[in-house]
Amino acid sequence: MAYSERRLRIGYALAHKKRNSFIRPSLVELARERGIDLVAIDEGRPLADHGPFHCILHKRYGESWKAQLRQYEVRNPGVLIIDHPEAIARLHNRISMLQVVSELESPPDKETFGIPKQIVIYDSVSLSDSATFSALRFPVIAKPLVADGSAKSHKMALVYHPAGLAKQKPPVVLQEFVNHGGVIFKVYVVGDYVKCVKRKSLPDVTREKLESSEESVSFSQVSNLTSVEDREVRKYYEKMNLDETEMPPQDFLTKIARGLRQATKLHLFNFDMIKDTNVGNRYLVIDINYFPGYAKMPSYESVFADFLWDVVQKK
Ligand SMILES: O=P(O)(O)O[C@H]1[C@H](O)[C@@H](OP(=O)(O)O)[C@H](OP(=O)(O)O)[C@@H](OP(=O)(O)O)[C@H]1O
Ligand SMILES: Nc1ncnc2c1ncn2[C@@H]1O[C@H](COP(=O)(O)OP(=O)(O)O)[C@@H](O)[C@H]1O
Ligand SMILES: [Mg+2]
Ligand SMILES: [Mg+2]
Repeated sequence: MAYSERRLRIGYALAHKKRNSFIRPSLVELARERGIDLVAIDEGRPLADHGPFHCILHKRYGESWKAQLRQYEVRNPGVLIIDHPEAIARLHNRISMLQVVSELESPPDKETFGIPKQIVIYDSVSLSDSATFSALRFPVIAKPLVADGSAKSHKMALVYHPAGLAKQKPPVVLQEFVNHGGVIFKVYVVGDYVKCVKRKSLPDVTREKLESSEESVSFSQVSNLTSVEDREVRKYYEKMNLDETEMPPQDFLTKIARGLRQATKLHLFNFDMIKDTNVGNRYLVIDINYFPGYAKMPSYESVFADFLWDVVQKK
C-alpha cells in the first residue's frame, strides 16, 4: 500500500487495562512509521479540548461520554467515530447480541450457522416454574443478561438439572449447552480483516456426567484460564489436542463476519463460535464482544495500521 505524505491523527479513549494491553509500543511505533499518530484522549479533560482527529477509537461508556462524542461529531463532521455507542450497546445484552446472528441468512453451503436455543428469565418466580423452561434441554448455561464487560457479567453456571436454576440471579439467559469437543473458535474482526484462533472451552458433557453431577457448577472466562483445578477437566484437556482441531473454512467465517458487520454497523469485535459435535458442519455463535483483546492476535499492529488508513480513506 502506498502511504502519502499525509498523516493521520487517531484519538483513543480506553480504560486503563485496555490501554495497557492494546496501545503497546510496537503498535505506536509501527503506526508512526506508517504515518499514523495515536493520541491518548485524557479522561480528565473534555473531549472538545482534544484533537483535531481524523478518527476516534473508543471503548468507554456512560451518558456523559456519549453526549461528548455526539457533540464532537456535530462540530467536526469529518471525524470518524469507531464505533457509535448505539451500535455497541446492542452487544451489551446477550439477547439482542445474538438476535443479529439469527437475522442473518445462513449460506446454503456445506457449513451452516445459527445460535443455541435460549430463553431469558427476568424474575425468580419464573426460575422455579418448570413450564418456563420446558422447551430447553439440560444441561444449560446460565449467563447474566447484561454483557457489559464487568466481572459479574462473565460469571456463569453450567446447570445440569432444573433444581440448579434456583441459585441463578435474574435477569438471566438460559442457553442450551452444546457439546463441541472442548474447543472454541474466536473470530476477530477488524473492518474487512477476519482472523480465527482456537482456544480451549468447556469440556463435553457425557450422559453419565449429566446423571452423576450435582445441580450446577459456576465458572468464569474459561478461555483465559491458566490453571485448572478439577482433575477430571484437567485430564480432558490433556487428552484433547487443540492443534488437531480443524479450523472452519475462512470464506465461511468471512461471510458471517461481513453479515455481522453490515447488521451491527460495527468495525471492531470478535465472535465466539463452537462446532456442534452431534451435527456435522453445524456452527453456533455464542458470544460477540466489542473491541476484544486484539493484542493476542498475530501481527495486530499491521492489521490496525492498514485498517485505520482504509477506513479513514473511505469516509
Ligand atoms: O473474550 P476474549 O476474546 O477473551 O477477550 C477479552 C474480552 O473481549 C474482554 O472484554 P469484555 O470484558 O468487554 O468482554 C477484554 O477486556 P477489556 O476490553 O475490558 O480490556 C479483554 O481484553 P484485554 O484485557 O485487552 O485482553 C479480552 O481479552
Ligand atoms: N451454549 C454453549 N454451549 C457450550 N459451551 C458454551 C456455551 N455458551 C458458552 N459456552 C462456554 O462458556 C464460555 C463463556 O461463555 P460466553 O458466552 O462466551 O461468555 P463471556 O461473555 O463471558 O465470554 C465460552 O467461551 C464457552 O467455553
Ligand atoms: Mg466469550
Ligand atoms: Mg463476551
